[in-house]
Amino acid sequence: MVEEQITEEYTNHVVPKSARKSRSQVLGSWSGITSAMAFVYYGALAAVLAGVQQAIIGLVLVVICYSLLGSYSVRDAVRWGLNSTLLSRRLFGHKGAAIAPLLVGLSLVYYAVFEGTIVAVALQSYFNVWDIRVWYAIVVVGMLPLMLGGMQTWLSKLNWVSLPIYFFGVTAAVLFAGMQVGWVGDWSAFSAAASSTPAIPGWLTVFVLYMGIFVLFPETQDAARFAKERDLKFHQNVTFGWAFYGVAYLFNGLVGIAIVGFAGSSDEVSESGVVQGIIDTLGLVGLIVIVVSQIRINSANFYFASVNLERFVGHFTKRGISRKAWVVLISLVVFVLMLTNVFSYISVALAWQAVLIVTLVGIMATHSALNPRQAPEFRTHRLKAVGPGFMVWIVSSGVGIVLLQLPAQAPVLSALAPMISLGLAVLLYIAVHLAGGSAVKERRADPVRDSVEDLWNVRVECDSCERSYVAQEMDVPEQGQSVQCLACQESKRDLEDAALPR
Ligand SMILES: O=c1cc[nH]c(=O)[nH]1
Repeated sequence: MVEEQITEEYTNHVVPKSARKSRSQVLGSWSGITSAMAFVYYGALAAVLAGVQQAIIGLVLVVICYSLLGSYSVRDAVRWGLNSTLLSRRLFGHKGAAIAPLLVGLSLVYYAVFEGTIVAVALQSYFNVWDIRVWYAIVVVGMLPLMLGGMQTWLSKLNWVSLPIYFFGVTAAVLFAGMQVGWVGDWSAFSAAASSTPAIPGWLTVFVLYMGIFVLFPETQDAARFAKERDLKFHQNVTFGWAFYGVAYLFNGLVGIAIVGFAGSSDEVSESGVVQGIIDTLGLVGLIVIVVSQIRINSANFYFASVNLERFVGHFTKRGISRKAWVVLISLVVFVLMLTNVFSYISVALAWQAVLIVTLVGIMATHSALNPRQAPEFRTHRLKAVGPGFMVWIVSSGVGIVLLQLPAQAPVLSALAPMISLGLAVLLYIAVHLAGGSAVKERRADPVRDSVEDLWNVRVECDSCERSYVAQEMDVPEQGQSVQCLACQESKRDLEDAALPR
Protein backbone atom coordinates (compact mmCIF):
# COMPACT_ATOMS: atom_id res chain seq x y z
CA MET A 1 0.00 0.00 0.00
CA VAL A 2 2.79 2.39 0.94
CA GLU A 3 4.53 1.57 -2.34
CA GLU A 4 1.40 2.27 -4.34
CA GLN A 5 0.95 5.62 -2.58
CA ILE A 6 4.52 6.60 -3.45
CA THR A 7 3.30 7.03 -7.02
CA GLU A 8 -0.34 7.80 -6.25
CA GLU A 9 0.61 10.46 -3.66
CA TYR A 10 -2.32 9.76 -1.31
CA THR A 11 -4.51 11.48 -3.86
CA ASN A 12 -7.75 10.16 -2.36
CA HIS A 13 -6.50 9.53 1.18
CA VAL A 14 -5.35 11.28 4.33
CA VAL A 15 -1.55 11.60 4.39
CA PRO A 16 -0.44 9.59 7.46
CA LYS A 17 2.01 11.22 9.86
CA SER A 18 4.57 8.53 9.00
CA ALA A 19 4.57 9.72 5.37
CA ARG A 20 5.21 13.40 6.22
CA LYS A 21 8.34 14.95 4.71
CA SER A 22 11.20 17.04 6.06
CA ARG A 23 11.24 20.85 5.83
CA SER A 24 13.73 20.80 3.02
CA GLN A 25 11.76 18.25 1.00
CA VAL A 26 8.52 20.25 1.21
CA LEU A 27 10.32 23.55 0.58
CA GLY A 28 12.26 22.04 -2.32
CA SER A 29 9.15 20.57 -3.95
CA TRP A 30 7.19 23.81 -3.67
CA SER A 31 10.04 26.13 -4.62
CA GLY A 32 9.63 25.22 -8.30
CA ILE A 33 6.58 27.49 -8.35
CA THR A 34 8.83 30.52 -7.88
CA SER A 35 10.23 30.12 -11.37
CA ALA A 36 6.96 30.62 -13.25
CA MET A 37 7.70 32.92 -16.19
CA ALA A 38 4.07 33.98 -15.71
CA PHE A 39 5.17 35.90 -12.60
CA VAL A 40 7.92 37.72 -14.51
CA TYR A 41 5.42 38.59 -17.21
CA TYR A 42 2.75 39.75 -14.69
CA GLY A 43 5.26 42.16 -13.18
CA ALA A 44 5.83 43.77 -16.57
CA LEU A 45 2.11 43.65 -17.35
CA ALA A 46 1.28 45.29 -14.00
CA ALA A 47 3.62 48.18 -14.85
CA VAL A 48 2.05 48.51 -18.31
CA LEU A 49 -1.43 48.67 -16.79
CA ALA A 50 -0.65 50.90 -13.83
CA GLY A 51 2.77 52.54 -14.27
CA VAL A 52 5.93 51.43 -12.45
CA GLN A 53 5.26 53.14 -9.11
CA GLN A 54 1.69 51.91 -8.73
CA ALA A 55 2.76 48.45 -9.86
CA ILE A 56 5.33 48.23 -7.07
CA ILE A 57 2.80 49.41 -4.45
CA GLY A 58 0.31 46.84 -5.77
CA LEU A 59 2.94 44.08 -5.69
CA VAL A 60 3.83 44.80 -2.06
CA LEU A 61 0.15 44.68 -1.07
CA VAL A 62 -0.28 41.43 -2.98
CA VAL A 63 2.67 39.88 -1.14
CA ILE A 64 1.20 40.88 2.25
CA CYS A 65 -2.29 39.59 1.43
CA TYR A 66 -1.07 36.33 -0.14
CA SER A 67 1.24 35.61 2.80
CA LEU A 68 -1.69 35.89 5.22
CA LEU A 69 -3.95 33.67 3.11
CA GLY A 70 -1.09 31.24 2.50
CA SER A 71 -0.55 30.93 6.22
CA TYR A 72 -4.16 29.91 6.83
CA SER A 73 -4.09 27.43 3.90
CA VAL A 74 -1.03 25.69 5.33
CA ARG A 75 -2.43 25.34 8.83
CA ASP A 76 -5.43 23.16 8.00
CA ALA A 77 -3.58 20.99 5.47
CA VAL A 78 -0.66 20.27 7.81
CA ARG A 79 -2.81 19.63 10.84
CA TRP A 80 -5.15 17.17 9.14
CA GLY A 81 -3.07 15.77 6.27
CA LEU A 82 -5.90 16.72 3.92
CA ASN A 83 -5.70 18.02 0.36
CA SER A 84 -7.74 20.97 -0.91
CA THR A 85 -10.59 18.75 -2.15
CA LEU A 86 -11.01 16.91 1.15
CA LEU A 87 -10.80 20.17 3.09
CA SER A 88 -13.54 21.70 0.94
CA ARG A 89 -15.96 18.82 1.46
CA ARG A 90 -17.36 20.20 4.72
CA LEU A 91 -18.49 23.26 2.73
CA PHE A 92 -19.51 21.94 -0.67
CA GLY A 93 -20.62 18.37 0.16
CA HIS A 94 -18.89 15.20 -1.04
CA LYS A 95 -20.07 15.56 -4.64
CA GLY A 96 -20.13 19.37 -4.72
CA ALA A 97 -16.47 19.37 -3.66
CA ALA A 98 -15.63 18.05 -7.12
CA ILE A 99 -15.54 21.69 -8.29
CA ALA A 100 -12.33 22.26 -6.31
CA PRO A 101 -10.13 19.73 -8.17
CA LEU A 102 -11.83 20.56 -11.46
CA LEU A 103 -11.03 24.27 -11.21
CA VAL A 104 -7.52 23.70 -9.89
CA GLY A 105 -6.79 21.01 -12.51
CA LEU A 106 -8.04 23.10 -15.45
CA SER A 107 -6.30 26.20 -14.22
CA LEU A 108 -2.98 24.38 -13.96
CA VAL A 109 -3.41 22.82 -17.39
CA TYR A 110 -3.74 26.40 -18.66
CA TYR A 111 -0.55 27.42 -16.86
CA ALA A 112 1.23 24.32 -18.18
CA VAL A 113 0.30 25.44 -21.69
CA PHE A 114 1.46 28.99 -20.98
CA GLU A 115 4.82 27.95 -19.50
CA GLY A 116 5.41 25.28 -22.18
CA THR A 117 4.69 27.80 -24.92
CA ILE A 118 7.32 30.11 -23.42
CA VAL A 119 9.98 27.40 -23.81
CA ALA A 120 8.93 26.74 -27.41
CA VAL A 121 9.12 30.47 -28.20
CA ALA A 122 12.57 30.66 -26.57
CA LEU A 123 13.90 27.67 -28.53
CA GLN A 124 12.54 28.97 -31.82
CA SER A 125 13.88 32.42 -31.18
CA TYR A 126 17.37 31.10 -30.33
CA PHE A 127 17.74 28.53 -33.13
CA ASN A 128 15.69 30.49 -35.63
CA VAL A 129 14.45 27.42 -37.51
CA TRP A 130 11.23 25.43 -37.91
CA ASP A 131 7.59 26.22 -37.43
CA ILE A 132 6.56 26.93 -33.80
CA ARG A 133 4.36 23.79 -33.86
CA VAL A 134 7.46 21.63 -34.25
CA TRP A 135 8.91 23.28 -31.13
CA TYR A 136 5.62 22.73 -29.25
CA ALA A 137 5.89 18.99 -30.00
CA ILE A 138 9.58 18.89 -29.01
CA VAL A 139 8.83 20.66 -25.72
CA VAL A 140 5.90 18.39 -24.81
CA VAL A 141 7.71 15.13 -25.69
CA GLY A 142 11.05 16.27 -24.26
CA MET A 143 9.60 17.39 -20.94
CA LEU A 144 7.30 14.41 -20.42
CA PRO A 145 9.76 12.12 -18.59
CA LEU A 146 10.59 14.94 -16.16
CA MET A 147 6.91 15.57 -15.43
CA LEU A 148 6.13 12.09 -14.13
CA GLY A 149 7.69 12.35 -10.65
CA GLY A 150 5.78 13.31 -7.53
CA MET A 151 6.41 15.19 -4.30
CA GLN A 152 7.62 12.11 -2.50
CA THR A 153 10.21 11.04 -5.04
CA TRP A 154 11.40 13.66 -7.46
CA LEU A 155 10.23 17.28 -7.23
CA SER A 156 12.40 18.23 -4.29
CA LYS A 157 15.62 16.84 -5.84
CA LEU A 158 14.91 18.48 -9.19
CA ASN A 159 14.17 21.85 -7.63
CA TRP A 160 17.14 22.06 -5.25
CA VAL A 161 19.55 21.28 -8.10
CA SER A 162 17.95 23.78 -10.49
CA LEU A 163 17.25 26.61 -8.01
CA PRO A 164 20.61 28.44 -8.46
CA ILE A 165 20.32 28.27 -12.27
CA TYR A 166 16.94 29.98 -12.13
CA PHE A 167 17.80 32.54 -9.44
CA PHE A 168 21.24 33.64 -10.61
CA GLY A 169 20.17 33.30 -14.24
CA VAL A 170 17.34 35.83 -14.07
CA THR A 171 19.41 38.15 -11.87
CA ALA A 172 22.20 38.01 -14.47
CA ALA A 173 19.69 38.78 -17.24
CA VAL A 174 18.73 42.02 -15.46
CA LEU A 175 22.35 43.01 -14.73
CA PHE A 176 23.52 42.34 -18.29
CA ALA A 177 20.54 44.20 -19.76
CA GLY A 178 21.35 47.16 -17.52
CA MET A 179 25.03 47.09 -18.53
CA GLN A 180 24.30 46.73 -22.25
CA VAL A 181 21.56 49.31 -22.60
CA GLY A 182 22.61 51.66 -19.86
CA TRP A 183 21.21 51.88 -16.34
CA VAL A 184 18.84 54.68 -17.24
CA GLY A 185 16.78 52.33 -19.43
CA ASP A 186 13.82 53.22 -21.59
CA TRP A 187 10.54 53.18 -19.72
CA SER A 188 8.31 54.22 -22.61
CA ALA A 189 6.51 50.86 -22.52
CA PHE A 190 5.08 51.93 -19.17
CA SER A 191 4.41 55.60 -19.80
CA ALA A 192 0.91 55.25 -21.32
CA ALA A 193 -0.46 53.95 -18.00
CA ALA A 194 1.04 56.78 -16.00
CA SER A 195 -0.76 59.38 -18.11
CA SER A 196 -4.13 57.59 -18.48
CA THR A 197 -7.08 57.87 -16.06
CA PRO A 198 -8.25 54.30 -15.48
CA ALA A 199 -11.59 53.28 -13.90
CA ILE A 200 -9.86 52.19 -10.68
CA PRO A 201 -6.53 53.20 -9.03
CA GLY A 202 -3.41 51.57 -10.45
CA TRP A 203 -2.44 49.60 -7.35
CA LEU A 204 -5.97 48.17 -7.22
CA THR A 205 -5.74 47.10 -10.88
CA VAL A 206 -2.55 45.23 -9.98
CA PHE A 207 -4.18 43.64 -6.97
CA VAL A 208 -7.12 42.42 -9.08
CA LEU A 209 -4.72 41.14 -11.77
CA TYR A 210 -3.00 38.93 -9.22
CA MET A 211 -6.34 37.55 -8.02
CA GLY A 212 -6.06 35.43 -11.19
CA ILE A 213 -3.46 33.36 -9.32
CA PHE A 214 -5.53 32.44 -6.25
CA VAL A 215 -5.11 28.87 -7.47
CA LEU A 216 -1.93 28.92 -5.39
CA PHE A 217 -3.99 28.48 -2.20
CA PRO A 218 -5.56 25.10 -3.02
CA GLU A 219 -2.18 24.15 -4.50
CA THR A 220 -0.57 25.13 -1.19
CA GLN A 221 -2.85 22.68 0.61
CA ASP A 222 -2.04 19.90 -1.84
CA ALA A 223 1.66 20.38 -1.08
CA ALA A 224 1.44 21.23 2.63
CA ARG A 225 -0.44 18.02 3.55
CA PHE A 226 2.97 16.31 3.31
CA ALA A 227 4.52 18.60 5.94
CA LYS A 228 5.17 17.75 9.59
CA GLU A 229 3.17 19.55 12.26
CA ARG A 230 6.30 20.62 14.11
CA ASP A 231 7.43 22.53 10.97
CA LEU A 232 4.18 24.50 10.72
CA LYS A 233 5.62 27.93 11.61
CA PHE A 234 8.51 27.49 9.18
CA HIS A 235 6.18 26.60 6.34
CA GLN A 236 3.78 29.43 7.22
CA ASN A 237 6.60 31.97 7.05
CA VAL A 238 9.01 30.59 4.50
CA THR A 239 7.74 27.81 2.22
CA PHE A 240 4.24 29.19 1.70
CA GLY A 241 4.56 32.60 3.38
CA TRP A 242 6.19 35.99 2.94
CA ALA A 243 9.57 34.57 1.87
CA PHE A 244 7.95 32.57 -0.94
CA TYR A 245 5.71 35.41 -2.14
CA GLY A 246 8.55 37.90 -1.82
CA VAL A 247 10.51 35.88 -4.39
CA ALA A 248 7.60 34.62 -6.50
CA TYR A 249 5.78 37.92 -6.91
CA LEU A 250 8.03 40.80 -5.88
CA PHE A 251 11.42 39.57 -7.11
CA ASN A 252 10.01 38.09 -10.34
CA GLY A 253 7.75 41.09 -10.88
CA LEU A 254 10.66 43.53 -10.53
CA VAL A 255 12.74 41.35 -12.87
CA GLY A 256 9.95 41.56 -15.47
CA ILE A 257 9.72 45.36 -15.14
CA ALA A 258 13.52 45.74 -15.31
CA ILE A 259 13.99 43.46 -18.33
CA VAL A 260 11.38 45.38 -20.31
CA GLY A 261 12.69 48.75 -19.08
CA PHE A 262 16.32 47.94 -19.93
CA ALA A 263 15.45 46.29 -23.22
CA GLY A 264 14.42 49.77 -24.24
CA SER A 265 13.22 48.72 -27.65
CA SER A 266 9.50 48.01 -27.75
CA ASP A 267 6.63 50.18 -26.68
CA GLU A 268 4.43 47.14 -26.13
CA VAL A 269 5.03 44.36 -23.65
CA SER A 270 4.27 40.89 -24.90
CA GLU A 271 4.41 37.55 -23.10
CA SER A 272 7.31 36.47 -25.24
CA GLY A 273 9.00 39.90 -24.98
CA VAL A 274 10.37 39.00 -21.56
CA VAL A 275 11.76 35.74 -22.95
CA GLN A 276 13.25 37.60 -25.88
CA GLY A 277 14.87 40.04 -23.44
CA ILE A 278 16.58 37.19 -21.55
CA ILE A 279 17.80 35.50 -24.75
CA ASP A 280 19.01 38.80 -26.22
CA THR A 281 21.10 39.60 -23.17
CA LEU A 282 22.43 36.17 -22.18
CA GLY A 283 22.36 34.16 -25.45
CA LEU A 284 22.80 30.41 -24.88
CA VAL A 285 22.99 30.89 -21.10
CA GLY A 286 19.65 32.72 -21.30
CA LEU A 287 18.13 29.83 -23.20
CA ILE A 288 19.38 27.38 -20.56
CA VAL A 289 17.95 29.57 -17.79
CA ILE A 290 14.53 29.60 -19.47
CA VAL A 291 14.47 25.87 -20.17
CA VAL A 292 15.52 25.02 -16.59
CA SER A 293 13.03 27.48 -15.06
CA GLN A 294 10.23 26.11 -17.16
CA ILE A 295 11.07 22.50 -16.29
CA ARG A 296 10.81 23.53 -12.63
CA ILE A 297 7.47 25.26 -12.92
CA ASN A 298 5.93 22.78 -15.31
CA SER A 299 6.87 19.78 -13.20
CA ALA A 300 4.80 21.48 -10.46
CA ASN A 301 1.98 22.32 -12.87
CA PHE A 302 1.81 18.74 -14.16
CA TYR A 303 1.99 17.30 -10.67
CA PHE A 304 -0.80 19.43 -9.20
CA ALA A 305 -2.92 19.13 -12.36
CA SER A 306 -2.60 15.32 -12.34
CA VAL A 307 -3.49 14.83 -8.65
CA ASN A 308 -6.45 17.17 -9.01
CA LEU A 309 -7.87 15.73 -12.21
CA GLU A 310 -7.45 12.21 -10.85
CA ARG A 311 -9.41 13.29 -7.78
CA PHE A 312 -12.09 14.99 -9.86
CA VAL A 313 -12.75 11.85 -11.89
CA GLY A 314 -12.68 9.79 -8.67
CA HIS A 315 -15.91 11.56 -7.69
CA PHE A 316 -17.83 10.01 -10.55
CA THR A 317 -16.37 6.69 -11.55
CA LYS A 318 -15.15 3.62 -9.79
CA ARG A 319 -12.21 2.97 -12.02
CA GLY A 320 -10.01 5.94 -12.78
CA ILE A 321 -6.57 5.95 -14.39
CA SER A 322 -3.30 6.24 -12.49
CA ARG A 323 -1.61 9.58 -11.78
CA LYS A 324 1.15 8.87 -14.30
CA ALA A 325 -1.42 8.08 -16.98
CA TRP A 326 -2.98 11.46 -16.18
CA VAL A 327 0.38 13.14 -16.78
CA VAL A 328 0.55 11.56 -20.25
CA LEU A 329 -3.04 12.56 -21.01
CA ILE A 330 -2.42 16.12 -19.80
CA SER A 331 0.64 16.31 -22.08
CA LEU A 332 -1.57 15.52 -25.07
CA VAL A 333 -4.13 18.13 -24.05
CA VAL A 334 -1.36 20.67 -23.44
CA PHE A 335 0.00 20.08 -26.96
CA VAL A 336 -3.44 20.59 -28.54
CA LEU A 337 -4.03 23.76 -26.51
CA MET A 338 -0.61 25.11 -27.46
CA LEU A 339 -1.83 25.13 -31.06
CA THR A 340 -4.54 27.66 -30.09
CA ASN A 341 -2.02 30.41 -29.21
CA VAL A 342 -2.55 30.63 -25.51
CA PHE A 343 -1.30 34.22 -25.33
CA SER A 344 -4.22 35.45 -27.40
CA TYR A 345 -6.80 34.78 -24.66
CA ILE A 346 -4.67 35.18 -21.56
CA SER A 347 -6.59 38.12 -20.10
CA VAL A 348 -9.96 36.35 -20.48
CA ALA A 349 -8.53 33.12 -19.04
CA LEU A 350 -7.06 34.94 -16.06
CA ALA A 351 -10.22 36.92 -15.37
CA TRP A 352 -12.39 33.78 -15.42
CA GLN A 353 -9.93 31.88 -13.26
CA ALA A 354 -9.89 34.79 -10.84
CA VAL A 355 -13.64 34.92 -10.39
CA LEU A 356 -14.15 31.15 -10.17
CA ILE A 357 -11.28 30.46 -7.79
CA VAL A 358 -11.35 33.49 -5.45
CA THR A 359 -14.89 32.54 -4.46
CA LEU A 360 -13.81 28.99 -3.69
CA VAL A 361 -10.89 30.19 -1.57
CA GLY A 362 -13.01 32.92 0.05
CA ILE A 363 -15.62 30.38 1.22
CA MET A 364 -12.94 28.02 2.55
CA ALA A 365 -11.10 30.79 4.42
CA THR A 366 -14.34 32.16 5.88
CA HIS A 367 -15.36 28.75 7.20
CA SER A 368 -11.94 28.26 8.71
CA ALA A 369 -12.04 31.70 10.37
CA LEU A 370 -15.51 31.06 11.79
CA ASN A 371 -14.55 27.60 13.10
CA PRO A 372 -10.82 27.77 13.88
CA ARG A 373 -10.79 24.71 16.13
CA GLN A 374 -13.25 22.50 14.29
CA ALA A 375 -11.96 19.15 13.01
CA PRO A 376 -12.97 19.02 9.35
CA GLU A 377 -15.44 16.28 8.43
CA PHE A 378 -14.39 14.70 5.14
CA ARG A 379 -15.77 11.14 5.32
CA THR A 380 -18.26 10.61 2.50
CA HIS A 381 -21.16 9.03 4.39
CA ARG A 382 -21.21 11.81 6.95
CA LEU A 383 -21.68 14.53 4.34
CA LYS A 384 -24.54 15.61 2.12
CA ALA A 385 -23.89 15.22 -1.61
CA VAL A 386 -24.11 18.99 -2.12
CA GLY A 387 -23.64 21.49 0.69
CA PRO A 388 -24.70 25.15 1.02
CA GLY A 389 -21.16 26.33 0.18
CA PHE A 390 -21.71 25.03 -3.35
CA MET A 391 -24.75 27.30 -3.81
CA VAL A 392 -22.79 30.26 -2.44
CA TRP A 393 -20.02 29.49 -4.94
CA ILE A 394 -22.50 29.32 -7.86
CA VAL A 395 -24.14 32.65 -6.97
CA SER A 396 -20.97 34.61 -6.18
CA SER A 397 -19.02 33.32 -9.19
CA GLY A 398 -22.07 33.78 -11.43
CA VAL A 399 -22.30 37.47 -10.45
CA GLY A 400 -18.58 37.89 -11.20
CA ILE A 401 -18.84 36.24 -14.62
CA VAL A 402 -21.79 38.49 -15.56
CA LEU A 403 -19.85 41.59 -14.44
CA LEU A 404 -16.84 40.52 -16.54
CA GLN A 405 -19.09 40.66 -19.60
CA LEU A 406 -20.10 44.29 -18.96
CA PRO A 407 -16.91 46.35 -19.31
CA ALA A 408 -18.69 49.00 -21.41
CA GLN A 409 -21.88 49.28 -19.34
CA ALA A 410 -20.31 49.06 -15.85
CA PRO A 411 -16.56 49.69 -16.21
CA VAL A 412 -15.77 50.02 -12.49
CA LEU A 413 -17.81 46.99 -11.41
CA SER A 414 -16.42 44.96 -14.30
CA ALA A 415 -12.83 45.88 -13.42
CA LEU A 416 -13.49 44.85 -9.82
CA ALA A 417 -15.41 41.64 -10.67
CA PRO A 418 -13.11 39.21 -8.78
CA MET A 419 -13.15 41.44 -5.72
CA ILE A 420 -16.93 41.80 -5.78
CA SER A 421 -17.30 38.03 -6.16
CA LEU A 422 -14.96 37.45 -3.25
CA GLY A 423 -16.84 39.91 -1.01
CA LEU A 424 -20.16 38.35 -1.98
CA ALA A 425 -18.90 34.82 -1.33
CA VAL A 426 -17.69 35.79 2.15
CA LEU A 427 -20.91 37.62 3.10
CA LEU A 428 -23.22 34.94 1.71
CA TYR A 429 -21.27 32.19 3.42
CA ILE A 430 -21.39 34.02 6.77
CA ALA A 431 -25.19 34.39 6.34
CA VAL A 432 -25.62 30.72 5.48
CA HIS A 433 -23.44 29.70 8.40
CA LEU A 434 -25.34 31.90 10.88
CA ALA A 435 -28.60 30.41 9.58
CA GLY A 436 -27.26 26.96 10.50
CA GLY A 437 -26.62 25.69 6.95
CA SER A 438 -24.06 22.88 6.79
CA ALA A 439 -22.89 20.12 4.48
CA VAL A 440 -22.38 17.79 7.44
CA LYS A 441 -25.21 15.34 8.15
CA GLU A 442 -26.57 14.79 11.64
CA ARG A 443 -24.14 13.03 13.96
CA ARG A 444 -24.46 9.27 14.18
CA ALA A 445 -22.49 6.46 15.77
CA ASP A 446 -18.79 6.52 14.88
CA PRO A 447 -17.62 2.94 15.53
CA VAL A 448 -14.09 3.25 14.10
CA ARG A 449 -13.18 6.49 15.84
CA ASP A 450 -14.86 5.37 19.06
CA SER A 451 -12.96 2.09 19.20
CA VAL A 452 -9.48 3.24 18.11
CA GLU A 453 -7.45 5.24 20.58
CA ASP A 454 -4.68 6.53 18.33
CA LEU A 455 -6.39 7.53 15.08
CA TRP A 456 -3.12 8.48 13.38
CA ASN A 457 -0.97 5.50 14.25
CA VAL A 458 -3.42 2.62 14.02
CA ARG A 459 -4.08 1.26 10.52
CA VAL A 460 -7.38 -0.39 9.75
CA GLU A 461 -7.99 -2.71 6.81
CA CYS A 462 -10.63 -1.65 4.30
CA ASP A 463 -13.17 -4.42 3.72
CA SER A 464 -13.62 -3.29 0.12
CA CYS A 465 -10.10 -2.91 -1.27
CA GLU A 466 -8.35 -4.89 1.49
CA ARG A 467 -5.66 -2.26 1.96
CA SER A 468 -4.91 -0.62 5.28
CA TYR A 469 -5.07 3.10 5.97
CA VAL A 470 -4.91 5.29 9.10
CA ALA A 471 -8.01 4.96 11.29
CA GLN A 472 -8.58 8.72 10.90
CA GLU A 473 -10.08 8.22 7.42
CA MET A 474 -11.93 4.92 7.94
CA ASP A 475 -15.69 4.76 8.33
CA VAL A 476 -18.64 2.39 8.34
CA PRO A 477 -21.33 3.29 5.78
CA GLU A 478 -24.75 4.19 7.14
CA GLN A 479 -26.41 0.78 6.94
CA GLY A 480 -23.32 -1.35 6.71
CA GLN A 481 -21.06 -3.41 8.87
CA SER A 482 -18.00 -3.20 6.65
CA VAL A 483 -15.25 -0.65 7.21
CA GLN A 484 -14.14 1.41 4.22
CA CYS A 485 -11.18 3.61 3.41
CA LEU A 486 -11.80 7.09 2.02
CA ALA A 487 -11.35 6.17 -1.65
CA CYS A 488 -13.80 3.27 -1.37
CA GLN A 489 -16.32 5.42 0.53
CA GLU A 490 -16.39 7.81 -2.41
CA SER A 491 -16.48 5.25 -5.18
CA LYS A 492 -19.14 3.20 -3.34
CA ARG A 493 -17.07 0.19 -4.20
CA ASP A 494 -18.80 -2.66 -2.38
CA LEU A 495 -17.49 -5.99 -1.22
CA GLU A 496 -18.70 -7.80 -4.33
CA ASP A 497 -16.92 -5.30 -6.50
CA ALA A 498 -13.73 -5.66 -4.53
CA ALA A 499 -13.74 -9.35 -5.34
CA LEU A 500 -13.34 -8.55 -9.07
CA PRO A 501 -9.84 -9.25 -10.39
CA ARG A 502 -7.66 -6.12 -10.42
O1 LIG B 1 0.72 27.37 -10.26
C1 LIG B 1 1.02 28.21 -11.07
C2 LIG B 1 0.70 29.56 -10.90
C3 LIG B 1 1.09 30.43 -11.84
N1 LIG B 1 1.78 29.99 -12.91
C4 LIG B 1 2.07 28.69 -13.06
O2 LIG B 1 2.68 28.30 -14.05
N2 LIG B 1 1.69 27.84 -12.15
